[in-house]
Amino acid sequence: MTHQILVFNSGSSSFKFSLFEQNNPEPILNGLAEQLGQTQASITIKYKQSKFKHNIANADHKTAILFLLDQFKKLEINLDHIHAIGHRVVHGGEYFSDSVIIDDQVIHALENCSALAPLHNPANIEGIKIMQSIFQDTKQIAVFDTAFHQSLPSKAYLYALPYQWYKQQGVRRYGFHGTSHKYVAQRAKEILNLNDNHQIITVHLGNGCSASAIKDSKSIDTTMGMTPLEGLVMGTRCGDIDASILQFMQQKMGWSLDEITNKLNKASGLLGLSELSNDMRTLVEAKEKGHEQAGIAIDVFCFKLAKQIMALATSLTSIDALIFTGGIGENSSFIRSQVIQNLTLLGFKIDETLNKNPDKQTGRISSDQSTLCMVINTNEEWMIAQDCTRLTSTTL
Ligand SMILES: Nc1ncnc2c1ncn2[C@@H]1O[C@H](COP(=O)(O)OP(=O)(O)O)[C@@H](O)[C@H]1O
Ligand SMILES: CC(=O)OP(=O)(O)O
Ligand SMILES: [Mg+2]
Repeated sequence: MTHQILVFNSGSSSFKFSLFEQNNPEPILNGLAEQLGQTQASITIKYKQSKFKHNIANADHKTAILFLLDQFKKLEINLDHIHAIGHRVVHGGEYFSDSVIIDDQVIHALENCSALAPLHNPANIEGIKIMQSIFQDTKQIAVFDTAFHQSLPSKAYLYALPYQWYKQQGVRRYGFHGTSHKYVAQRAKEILNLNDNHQIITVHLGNGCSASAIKDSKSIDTTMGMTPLEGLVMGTRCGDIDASILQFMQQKMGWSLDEITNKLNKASGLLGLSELSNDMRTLVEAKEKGHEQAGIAIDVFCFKLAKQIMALATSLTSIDALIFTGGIGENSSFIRSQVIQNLTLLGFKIDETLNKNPDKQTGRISSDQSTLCMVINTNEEWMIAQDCTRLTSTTL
């Protein structure tokens, strides 16, 4: 019997899915359900060069999953071949430094971490519970965004706050997107044939954005913090700000802390600055047409990113490669160019021809004299599938 792995990334109003044959990084099928709970709810499935989009008006997560499984059957995918289900879980706190087979104790620990990632963990847990109710005898595995960053030294993960906040409440930097940072760093090591002492900076720019300093295959510093709000400017999240702004706006506007936190997470970043969109593609197009605030949002995004890359270099003695990944990092030559222009002090110089068309073998976009800069497509789903194989291999 063939062994297949279903990878599931459940968000608050959407989920992404990929179905893999064990040991084959090309998914059999993948796709996305979005705008769940709304009349525009839809599910898009990519299968064998074809793309199907179905309207599933008002469907919630469970209805959408059942609809998806029904489509699997129509495509003659045998659900009995699904041997494991891997879930992306954003926050594993200090409980998990590796992926884990899910049981009641694990769910309990995840629930304890929900307050630390309120936008992500409750949705991840809901996805797990729905899958458990449908696939009762199938092993489910949690793969954590935070796990890869558990190697951070205390000087990088501690905030300069009363120490008991860390000891008693777990207030510290955890870091996120670890599966992506780990994947692209591993790929760079393979592509460049680096020895174990390599030093890399990885930059993941999707809806959420974060960057990491990696030494000897271990994360040693990263920009996201206790929650995925800290660090870089993102689609709707502010990244680093002065903590006093919260009290100031509370007093000025009479907003509650909940309201302010919501605005920092959902109404800030590129969207807040541009007052146009959280989507980088839209902003780049608008800037080209002379939209001033789109231009300002992009400038702030690129300047702060370059500044944070400089800060991450503090942990390293040299840089083998700087890697761009995620939807923006992989696709926007314009943003890459803006960022690298601010990094001449670290020896970076872009090759604009390569930047538009990265080297096929290596993904290089920097000039010959430059510190190496590459584009590597991330594949968090395949990392999750591989962890499923590793954790369930004794039962094959
Ligand atoms: N060609 C492009 N130019 C600029 N931005 C792009 C381009 N293609 C995708 N993006 C941006 O990538 C972001 C989404 O990244 P992605 O990694 O898919 O997100 P997620 O975090 O949801 O996985 C969006 O801001 C989108 O506009
Ligand atoms: C942790 C995080 O920010 O994830 P995403 O980019 O998927 O929102
Ligand atoms: Mg992503």
